[in-house]
Amino acid sequence: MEAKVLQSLHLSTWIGPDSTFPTNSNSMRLCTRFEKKRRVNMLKCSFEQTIKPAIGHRAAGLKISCTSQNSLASVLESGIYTTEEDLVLKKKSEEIEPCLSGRCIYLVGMMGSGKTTIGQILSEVLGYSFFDSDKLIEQSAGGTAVADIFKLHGEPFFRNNETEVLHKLSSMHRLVISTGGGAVVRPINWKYMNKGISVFIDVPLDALAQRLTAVGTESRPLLHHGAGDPYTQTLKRLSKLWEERSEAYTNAHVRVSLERIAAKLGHGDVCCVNPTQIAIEVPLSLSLSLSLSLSLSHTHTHTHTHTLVVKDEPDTRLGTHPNRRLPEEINP
Ligand SMILES: Nc1ncnc2c1ncn2[C@@H]1O[C@H](COP(=O)(O)OP(=O)(O)OP(=O)(O)O)[C@@H](O)[C@H]1O
Ligand SMILES: O=C(O)C1=C[C@@H](O)[C@@H](O)[C@H](O)C1
Repeated sequence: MEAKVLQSLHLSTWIGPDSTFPTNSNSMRLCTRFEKKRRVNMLKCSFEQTIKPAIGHRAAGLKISCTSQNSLASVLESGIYTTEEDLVLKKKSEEIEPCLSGRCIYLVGMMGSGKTTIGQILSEVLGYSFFDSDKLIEQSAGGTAVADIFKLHGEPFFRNNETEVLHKLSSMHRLVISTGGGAVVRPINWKYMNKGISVFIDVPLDALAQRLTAVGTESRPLLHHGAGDPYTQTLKRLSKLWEERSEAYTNAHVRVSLERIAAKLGHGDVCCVNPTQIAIEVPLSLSLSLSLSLSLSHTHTHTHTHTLVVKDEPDTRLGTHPNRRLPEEINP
């Protein structure tokens, strides 16, 4: 039941019972407590919600039904399983969606940065389809897992397949694509990804190492290791990869930094930032890029459309800028 409720609330598995949903000044505070009463063998659910008015959005209601073997089902509150953050995400996504003109969104970032998790959330609110390029490579290899592809055929074979998958996706529209962590290193891949809009999910290495150690590194061949403390080994390997790739990630059109989101929300630790809060930052960053673009070009001309244009080739001149200004307008 707990898992079902958490799933309905989009809180997912990293928020356990007796935990408080990470909050910020704009969001609803939600505490869940599941207490097993042995004598009557029932689950007691208690939900506390504190609406902070700063954002000016209405609170979403909650409907929590608790059932157990010997007890009556009880409805504590009624409404829809939606948090205020979901509503903000929906609103921001709806605002930016027309400006995307159907262009795909490519999420890039290190292994474990949450591309798949955030991509699924984003695709849903944008009304886009979601693809994970690693999964597509596995399918094209007859269902062979990434780790086995590396083992059987080597990394170059995997990279060629990755490029082929990105090539195919580049002619499609209305997709959110979670790319492999290493997709950024081949310039040809940028040629394909730049048909759409790329978003770099920037997560500190120690947070990545924590996440990946928690889930295990077996499915990630570049991290898989033998002896030694798993966290230390993972961090070491991630650091090496980061050294090789960090510059390539800055080719992305926009960067979504977990450290920046955590600071904005008043969290000392990036681990408190949940995937919805990160997903919200994607349309926000895109609209910021767009409005920057508009205000800059307003100084040159007065005829504007709101169509985002992205360049076909990676533009390394802006490579180190955290919020690279690529979305541009077309003058009719
Ligand atoms: N904001 C978050 N806070 C805590 N854990 C998270 C967060 N986002 C994702 N995770 C967890 O981190 C792990 C990796 O997430 P995910 O698979 O989405 O990353 P990825 O970037 O697609 O990884 P890869 O490139 O290796 O496939 C998962 O176990 C996921 O549940
Ligand atoms: O960072 C990388 O190079 C990789 C990341 C994964 O998504 C897979 O694409 C593969 O394990 C390689």
